This record gives sequence, structure tokens and C-alpha cells, in this order.
Amino acid sequence: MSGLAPADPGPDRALVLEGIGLRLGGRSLVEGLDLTVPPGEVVTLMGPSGVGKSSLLDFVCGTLDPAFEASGRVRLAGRELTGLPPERRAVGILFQDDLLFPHLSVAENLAFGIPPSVRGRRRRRARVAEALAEAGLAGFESRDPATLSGGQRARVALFRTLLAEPRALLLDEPFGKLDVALRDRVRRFVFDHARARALPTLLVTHDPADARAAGGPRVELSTPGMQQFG
Ligand SMILES: Nc1ncnc2c1ncn2[C@@H]1O[C@H](COP(=O)(O)OP(=O)(O)OP(=O)(O)O)[C@@H](O)[C@H]1O
Repeated sequence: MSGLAPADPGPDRALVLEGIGLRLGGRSLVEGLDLTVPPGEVVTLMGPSGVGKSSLLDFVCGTLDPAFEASGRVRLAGRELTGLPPERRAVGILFQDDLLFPHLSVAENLAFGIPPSVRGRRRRRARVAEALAEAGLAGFESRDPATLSGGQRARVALFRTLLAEPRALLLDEPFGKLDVALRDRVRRFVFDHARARALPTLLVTHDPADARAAGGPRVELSTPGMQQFG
């Protein structure tokens, strides 16, 4: 795992959404959305509640509820994702609820992110140790997640996602439950790591301060046909 020096973004590592449409029960939520998220850039997706932001992230991950009718294509690093099962997409996601396993230790939670292709107990433990160090959590390996602060939990959740070696990162209001001071530190931490790995990153948030901190373009989802870019 690298430090925080920016990784080489490479020529074609963008996340590309083309002509995305989402319909639910005959109602059009998203229509004709085209969006390119360059490597190492955090694009913010905003818009009123219920407009379809989380559903769009689900579509990119391959976890959209089958109640939706979806159209359009998703490509990542030149590879077509549409139709692939979630585990083959190399897309990592973080939610407002960090979804750490309460019955597993911090180290076990992190190890859960490591792909099965990394074999051998020693190599897997080394990955966990690197992640703990990078997350500033060395010495916390045996801790129960319930004993961690909100910021520490957020860092474990980020590194569990990064250990899976995603090629893109989706953030669904991951800072929503953190208090204001902590929120600022955690989001900087998350954005810095996303940039350092040159991950195309798509952030859903209601908080304009998140969008400012993300620094990238902002996309406003509104009623179909009225998506605006700013
Ligand atoms: N599994 C589902 N089955 C039926 N309807 C759903 C399902 N998931 C979401 N919806 C509906 O789809 C619409 C879009 O939901 P979504 O969560 O994508 O909106 P959002 O823009 O992320 O909202 P918020 O900002 O409140 O999180 C909403 O009307 C929601 O009620």
C-alpha cells in the first residue's frame, strides 16, 4: 500500500456513466445521465431527497433493487460493468452506517476486505498491519468496533473498502453521522486516500461543505431531463 503521494492516474481509469435511466413503477427518476469521473477526482452528486442518488450508486455497484428498470452503460477503466455481478466490478462503497461487523475485531473487519486472491495467513496479516498503520490505528487490532470513536470506525470502514483494491469509490453520505469537527477531518482523510490511489470517486451528499471539500465538479440531480452541471 502506498503513502499519500498521488498515484499515476493512468490514461483510461475513469468511471464513465452513459445514458443512465432509472425508472420505478412507471415513474422516471433519472433520465439520460452522462457523467465521467476522472481518476483521483471526487465528483459530488446532490439533489433533493428521493431523486434517485443512492439508487444511481446502487446501479453502478450492481446492487440496484430489481424493482427498478435501468438503462444505460457503466464503464470503469475501459471495462464494461453493466451486467457484471457486484463482486466482479471492483467498485468500493462506503455508507452513512459503517456496517462494521460488531462480533469481529478491528483486524478481522479489515481482513474481511482482502480479496481471496491474496493467499496465505502471513500475507493477509501483513495487509491488515499496513492498513492499520495507514489508518493511524496501529495497536487497535483486537478492539471491538463498539469501543471505537466515530472517526476511528470511519477509518476502519474506509480501509476495509480499500483493502478490496477497488478501482472506483462510491460514497453514500458517509460523513452524515459524524459531528461537525470530526466530519471535516474524516472527509479530508477519505478524499486524500481516494486521490492518492487515483480512484474515480462519486460522493452523494446533502451537505454543501462536503461538496466544497471534495473540490471536484458538482452534479445536481433534479427532475428527469433537468440534470445540471456546476
Ligand atoms: N428497493 C426499493 N423499492 C422501492 N422503492 C425504492 C427502493 N429503493 C428506493 N426506492 C424509492 O426510489 C426513490 C429514490 O430513492 P433513493 O434512495 O435513490 O433517493 P435519494 O436521492 O438517494 O434520496 P435521499 O437523499 O433521501 O437519500 C425514492 O422514491 C425511494 O422511495
